Amino acid sequence: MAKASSVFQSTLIPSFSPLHQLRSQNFVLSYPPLPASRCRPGIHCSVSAGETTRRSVEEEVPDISWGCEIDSVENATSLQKWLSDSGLPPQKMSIDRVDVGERGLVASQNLRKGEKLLFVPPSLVISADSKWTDAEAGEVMKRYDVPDWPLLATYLISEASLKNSSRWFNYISALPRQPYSLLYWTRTELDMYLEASQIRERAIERITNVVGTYEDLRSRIFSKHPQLFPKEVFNDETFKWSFGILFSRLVRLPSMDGRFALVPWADMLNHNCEVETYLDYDKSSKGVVFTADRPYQPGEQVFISYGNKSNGELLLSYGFVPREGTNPSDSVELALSLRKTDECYKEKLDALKKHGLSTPQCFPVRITGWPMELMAYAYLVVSPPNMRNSFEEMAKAASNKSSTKKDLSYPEIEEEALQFILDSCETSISKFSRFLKESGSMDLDITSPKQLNRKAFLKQLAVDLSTSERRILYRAQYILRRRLRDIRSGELKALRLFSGLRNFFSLKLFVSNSERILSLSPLFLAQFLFFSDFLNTHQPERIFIDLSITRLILSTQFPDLEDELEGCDPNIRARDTLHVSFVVIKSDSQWHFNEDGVDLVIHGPTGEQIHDFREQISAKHDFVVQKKGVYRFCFTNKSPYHETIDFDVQLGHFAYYDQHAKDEHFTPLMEQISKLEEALYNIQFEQHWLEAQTDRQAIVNENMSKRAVHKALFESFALIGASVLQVYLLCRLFERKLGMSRV
Ligand SMILES: C[S@@+](CC[C@H](N)C(=O)[O-])C[C@H]1O[C@@H](n2cnc3c(N)ncnc32)[C@H](O)[C@@H]1O
Repeated sequence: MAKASSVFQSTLIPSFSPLHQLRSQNFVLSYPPLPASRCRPGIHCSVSAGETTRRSVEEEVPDISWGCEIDSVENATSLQKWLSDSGLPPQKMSIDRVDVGERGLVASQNLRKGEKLLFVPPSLVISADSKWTDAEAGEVMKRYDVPDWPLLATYLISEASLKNSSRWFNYISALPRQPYSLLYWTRTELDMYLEASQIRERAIERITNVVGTYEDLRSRIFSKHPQLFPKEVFNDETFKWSFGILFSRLVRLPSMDGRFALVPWADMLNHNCEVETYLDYDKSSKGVVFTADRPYQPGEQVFISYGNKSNGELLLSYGFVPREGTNPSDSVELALSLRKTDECYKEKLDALKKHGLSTPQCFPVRITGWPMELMAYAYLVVSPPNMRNSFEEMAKAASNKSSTKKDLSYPEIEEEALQFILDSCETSISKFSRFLKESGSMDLDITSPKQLNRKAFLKQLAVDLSTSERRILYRAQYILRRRLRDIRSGELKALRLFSGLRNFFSLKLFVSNSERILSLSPLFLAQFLFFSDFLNTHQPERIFIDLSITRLILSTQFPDLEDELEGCDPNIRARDTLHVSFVVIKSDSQWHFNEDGVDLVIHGPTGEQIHDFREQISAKHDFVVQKKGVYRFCFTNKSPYHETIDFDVQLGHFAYYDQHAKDEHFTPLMEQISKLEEALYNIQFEQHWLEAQTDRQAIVNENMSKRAVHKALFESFALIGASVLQVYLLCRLFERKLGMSRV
């Protein structure tokens, strides 16, 4: 069975317009395809919903007399008996109380992987074609050509109100009296508990649409046939119930021409994010089936998939949130907006509108990243006026309509776009954090134990959802920060030292024995900025600065670290490790090789001494940075010679999340990757240190060989000189002896 072939389609209620506008359309619209779903701040139905809608949304939860408590197994057992009598073949599963989903289907014998199960015949399925017990009401509805969803909702209410005269009495009696979904949350509860999540907007919109649909049916049909559709039975509360049932139980059957249907018995199956099997009509057995994607032992609960939905969508339609970290399809909607102060605001808004987008606009962010559409939107937001020719292209790419979306890249504004996404992410994180912090103390007036249970239950759902959504945002924040670091480090290699970036950085300093002691921070920074320009064009691996001073104090600020510690992310702990190394690689004098070394003292932000090296030629040290602020590296050269020092600083950043230990899928993997990355950077650091040592050795060797050559030359010259002197003296001796013998 194809993955997309059959899913519980119940989240797919449209942002529907009034009924009369929808007559000729298929009523069941899907959300715009991910990733670019709309934030719909407005109300889309044209009914005079003002007062009614508001009232309905704010009303307290109604009591519906149909159905049963969700954990009632008795009614479900009667349902099974009635279904068997009505033609449901013998089942290998039975209904029981279960840990996940309260009631569910449990294997009553061994089930094989690949085995087809259920076989619910079409006669036991409720669809838009089902026969109405109240035939006259059915006729009226068909005459008005009501689309499938409102038709089914009205059908369900009509059959429920007829109690045991309806053929579906046993089925309706086993349906939950109050389906868990956000339709059942009051406006106050939505505002209070889901304040931080975009799901709140979706829930309000959905409730508004349901009430709007009812109002539309009432004004167009029910008010004209009050004897068939009395207000006591057909009202906004009963519609909320029937839509709640549809949202949480309706399935789309692709092999039945994509028909939407309620499938009694099959709709007792609960959802599992790890299962990949869906309901569909099987033409050969002429029944609704699903294929077990794993073996089950007797007594084990059997699951299907309701589709690849995020935790928010599952809460919206089904009223539950999967355990943290267990939903690989989880995502969080991140809202991005144009800047009101943007001088091209209007042009950008027009470009967005042209492609069906707006401001704010929501995009799904997953634990694995964010869609290209989100990036395109961010490009549009940050693009300067001189890029106005690209606004159209960016808006198109953000709407998921661009065929060239893979090539969309604007390196000149990439950093700004990523920073913009990071800012939006952090704003959202802080909202979640605030809610989670306050959720312990928050509570509504509790007037009854029943209400107490409800409040505690809803709050727990909201906390679970907020935790899972914030977790994804944390991940995105982490990835964004890294990407920004990489970009910034690529642009200003020299400034890595100051921004605490981890990549290889090497600085050679000439330290002479001048008496002057300079306060170097501003000067040094100025020099760095000068060199950074140079680096942009030349990108050398090393910089040479002749500062000619005795003491060199490098003042470095770690803005990244500051972010981490000041951020409102209570789960991220700064575990930044500062790696420092230096090697005195060259002495000023060729004839003297200095073994004295230099001193390096490292001071923390409050002036405390972190480490000191005395008279060392080379050293390295790692320490965990505890405080934000300025760290000082103070070099002192006590020798009388000019020294060249290879100095290397890296800030290894590794952030992890408290809740990682609970994650079962992605996060531990990401954590391992981060650790691996950290280890690789450490290796790079070690490599650099070894390289510097090698440099030192090379220079020592070179100096030694130079000295040997000079010595050899000197000796040769001395030898030659001695020989010449010897020859000269011998000549003189012989000349003198010859003169004497002549005499
Ligand atoms: C199609 S019904 C499944 C049968 C349902 N348990 C019942 O007893 O009627 C969908 C509803 O089951 C519950 N449900 C399904 N899967 C669940 C899960 N994994 N965790 C918690 N509740 C679940 C939710 O209340 C959801 O609205």
